Amino acid sequence: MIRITKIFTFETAHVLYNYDGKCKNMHGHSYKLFVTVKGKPINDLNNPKNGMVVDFGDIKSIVKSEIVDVWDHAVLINGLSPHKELGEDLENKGHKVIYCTFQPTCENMLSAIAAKIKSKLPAEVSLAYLKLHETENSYGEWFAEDNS
Ligand SMILES: Nc1nc2c(c(=O)[nH]1)N=C([C@H](O)[C@H](O)COP(=O)(O)OP(=O)(O)OP(=O)(O)O)CN2
Ligand SMILES: [Zn+2]
Repeated sequence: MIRITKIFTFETAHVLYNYDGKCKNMHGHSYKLFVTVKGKPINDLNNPKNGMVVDFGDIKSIVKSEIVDVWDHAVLINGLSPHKELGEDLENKGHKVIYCTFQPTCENMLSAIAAKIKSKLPAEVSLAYLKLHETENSYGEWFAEDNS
């Protein structure tokens, strides 16, 4: 088994409903996401992907379409909280709003990312690990073995 990792960045705003600190105010981060998958490298001279667990480009396509292109330059709002109205105001003024079914913390974003990526990976490849940096000094991690 081999693990391979691809790194992504996206610029996203969020606001934490009812939080007891400065992050109750809408603010943004340059998120940095590490996506690690594992599998056996293909061993087949006739396969154009010979030697690869999965093409880095395929990981890029999945993560871009499922996460980066959706969350980049958007504001994440807890759509199950009274902040839904705030989101609707912003949306009516032309802003890109994503209504989450969770408080948009680093932890909950990781769980959502894991579910989205897992649903799109080819059968022979599995999601092994995620790391999401909210700031240079603050990050969360998701391990497959903790979530099986
Ligand atoms: N367990 C969590 N704690 C906090 C989260 C979170 O997602 N999970 N989020 C926040 C805020 O959104 C904030 O953006 C990050 O907080 P913090 O690291 O405290 O921010 P700093 O500006 O102090 O970061 P530095 O990198 O240390 O300058 C709060 N808590
Ligand atoms: Zn924040």
